[in-house]
Formats: sequence, structure tokens, C-alpha cells
Amino acid sequence: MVVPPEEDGQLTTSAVRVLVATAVPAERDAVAQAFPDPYGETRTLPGGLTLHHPTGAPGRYDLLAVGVGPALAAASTATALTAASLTGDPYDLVVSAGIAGGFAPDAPVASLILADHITAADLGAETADGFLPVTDLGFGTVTHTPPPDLVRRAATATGARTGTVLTVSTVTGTARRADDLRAAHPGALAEAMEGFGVAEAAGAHGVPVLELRAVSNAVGPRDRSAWRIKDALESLTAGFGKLAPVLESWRRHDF
Ligand SMILES: O=C(O)c1cccc(C(=O)CC[C@H]2O[C@@H](n3cnc4c(=O)[nH]cnc43)[C@H](O)[C@@H]2O)c1
Repeated sequence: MVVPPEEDGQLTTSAVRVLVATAVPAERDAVAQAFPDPYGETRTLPGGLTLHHPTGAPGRYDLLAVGVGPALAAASTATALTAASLTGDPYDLVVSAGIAGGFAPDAPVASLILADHITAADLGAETADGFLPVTDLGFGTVTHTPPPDLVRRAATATGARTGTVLTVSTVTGTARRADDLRAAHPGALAEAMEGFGVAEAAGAHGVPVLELRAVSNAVGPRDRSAWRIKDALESLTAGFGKLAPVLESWRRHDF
């Protein structure tokens, strides 16, 4: 639970303004449950998006279900960032949050992962000699790096493990693909489907990004019945409650 300022003596001047991007409403609601008043206000954005603004805690949080996959996540996040800029009240930080597949044994079910790198794992070209990232083709980027000091502080507060969170457009469904991803990205702890898209939008607006994931399943052979979504969502709520005070003490000049 996020503690109101009068209970912990924190200063509330220049409250940090945070956009939290989840894929689906169930993840957004899990984040909202970390706040005293989870559904304070809502606001409609172009494109049929609804921002949820929980209240009763320091900091100014907008929660947005951005859709599944990196492309829709980028489009939805960019819409919210642009709307905020146009009203003269831009965000200080974007957090990609939700459930994820964890690479065993380092990221067990219900554990929390904070990305020290947010990497697009399948953005590139397949060749006879293997996969080439899009950067090797002379285009764009495949990795965004959240502010390292903020990641360290947030990991300490939440107990999250830190490592690369991969963004994939296709959920891994075999042990072979899991091994290939781990071989290509030895620092990877988890895979999900939105982080890179959210980070691309944030990067385009010059806004720093974090990715917080709660593990719902192991990356590997597909077994949807084994996904422990409830445990992961509870873990996400608890993790966000501990993350929020770190973000509230965050100042842009710190990083
Ligand atoms: O069915 C439900 O109740 C439910 C509640 C919350 C979330 C979901 C999802 O299906 C979320 C999809 C979302 O989860 C990420 N994810 C989770 N595991 C993996 C994985 O092994 N590989 C890639 N992505 C994963 C992903 O970001 C999806 O967008 C359902």
C-alpha cells in the first residue's frame, strides 16, 4: 500500500508525475490496488483510451492499459505522452508494468523483475547465419536503458531482481526457443510483450522509463494452464506499493 504523505512525513512539493503502462486492465487494476483510492478519477484520451488516476497518495500517477504487444503499447503510450505535453503538464517517468514469463531458475513464479535493460529480442532479420538485430542492419535501437541509480534504488525497495527484460512479439513456446533467447541475451531474466514499445514512446518524448514485471509463468514449453496469474498480480500490487515511495522521492536531476 502506498503511504499518504501525512503518515510518513515526506515532502509533497513538485510531486513526480508518472505514467504506468500495463498491457491489460487486470494488470492496471493490480497496480491501482497499491493506492489508497485505486479509482480516484478517469479521463478519456483520443483513440478510446482511458487514463485511471488513483488518488490519496503522494505523486501523480496515471494508469493506462495500453494493449498487448509492442506496437499497440507504443501507440497508446505515445498518445498519453503527447496529450500530457499538449496540456503543458508532461510526465517525468513512464513505468511499463505487468506480468511476464521468467527464465528458470533465476526468475521464479511470483518473483519481481526490474529491467536494467529493455531489449527487443525479435526485431531484426533472420539470416542463414542466425539472427541479426536491427541495429546490425543500420537502423534504430534494440535496447533502452532505464536510469541505473533509479533501478538500484527501486530494486532495493521492492526486493526485485534486476536484469534484462526481453520484449517479444511471439510468446516463447518451446524449451529450444527459451535456450536460444538466453544464449543471445545471457542477462535476460524475463520476457514480456510491451516494454520495448513503451520505452520507444518514452524515448521519443525524452522521458525516462522503468519496467517492473511479476513472473506468472516460466519461459518455455507452452502450458497456459500453468500460468499463476493471480499470484503474479498480487506480487505486482505489493511491488508497486514499495516502488511508489521511491518514485516519489525521485527528481529528474538525480539521474
Ligand atoms: O487471463 C487473465 O486473467 C489475465 C490477467 C492478467 C494478464 C493476462 C495476460 O494474458 C497478460 C498478457 C501479458 O503478459 C505478458 N506475459 C506473461 N507471460 C509471458 C510470457 O511467457 N511471454 C511473453 N509475455 C508474457 C505479456 O506482456 C502479455 O502482454 C491475463
